[in-house]
Amino acid sequence: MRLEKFHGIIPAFYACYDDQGDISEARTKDLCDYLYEKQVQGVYVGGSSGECIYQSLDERKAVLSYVANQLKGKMTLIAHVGAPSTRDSIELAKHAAALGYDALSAIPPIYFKLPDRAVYKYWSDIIEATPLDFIIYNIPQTTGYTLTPSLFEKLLTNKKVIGVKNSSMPTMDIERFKKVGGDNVIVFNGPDEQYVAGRIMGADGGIGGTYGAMPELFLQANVFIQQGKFEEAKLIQSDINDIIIALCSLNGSMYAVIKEVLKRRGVNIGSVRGPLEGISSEDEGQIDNIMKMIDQAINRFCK
Ligand SMILES: CC(=O)N[C@@H]([C@@H](O)[C@H](O)[C@H](O)CO)[C@@H](O)CC(=O)C(=O)O
Repeated sequence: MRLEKFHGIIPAFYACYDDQGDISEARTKDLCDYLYEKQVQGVYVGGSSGECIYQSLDERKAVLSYVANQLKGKMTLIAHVGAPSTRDSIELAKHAAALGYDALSAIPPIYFKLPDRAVYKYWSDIIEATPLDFIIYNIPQTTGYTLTPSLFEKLLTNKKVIGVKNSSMPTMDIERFKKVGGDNVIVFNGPDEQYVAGRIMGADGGIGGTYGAMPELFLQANVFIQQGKFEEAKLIQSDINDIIIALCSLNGSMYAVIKEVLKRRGVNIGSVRGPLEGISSEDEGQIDNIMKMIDQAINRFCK
């Protein structure tokens, strides 16, 4: 029951900038309202999709505050607090706890390659800093660090550790983490391209960077899985994958393209921060096609 609020579709929240590239409170609220209206289960704030790696500590704290002010009590709120130093991560964790977030999460330490014991200590120090539940974030393709089932098992001896957001590509990793954790632990599917496969291999829910561009499709995929309609789930995943491939195939970074899609869906949250690349003039026409793909898939599966 305690973990029920983490099941379902949890979009990774995007960085919302004004036209000068500064964090925008008004646009952050607009994105909150859009996701609330779509009836997603919760939001994962300040992770990869939140461009946390390109923001100052004060900016990250502001984003956590703006989202909590708008959505606290309306959906599940998870704060990603991973930062280059333990000290900054703890500061973010305490800030999120004071705002009433439901859980914390953090990537492993980045830049220096540290041994397992240092990674374990980093996560443990954050966990000890607040009373909040904690979700490990495993994303080897960006951090260079791979969580092993044995370290996960060790972390789970701390009752505040409630699960793992697994963004590694093998769905077998989901099966392994679920096997170690069992029913009292929540495993999130990370790669949106295999949301359906991840759920079938044992993921309880999903946190994803493309959910915000097409929440209707992921919500419907979740319904198909709950209903045991695996053929339909496979078909909707295939349409989702066509869209993700298109989102990643333009000059602009995937997040810049998603933000343009959102603008056309009525939510302007600005562009991305360098070194991520914004969209080019050539991208504009392609984005019309992506909009068509999203609309067609919604019409096909969600009506
Ligand atoms: C490597 C990576 O960025 N993975 C994404 C995916 O959602 C990814 O954007 C999607 O599968 C498209 O490739 C998420 O797992 C990350 C995420 O949820 C976040 O922290 O924003």
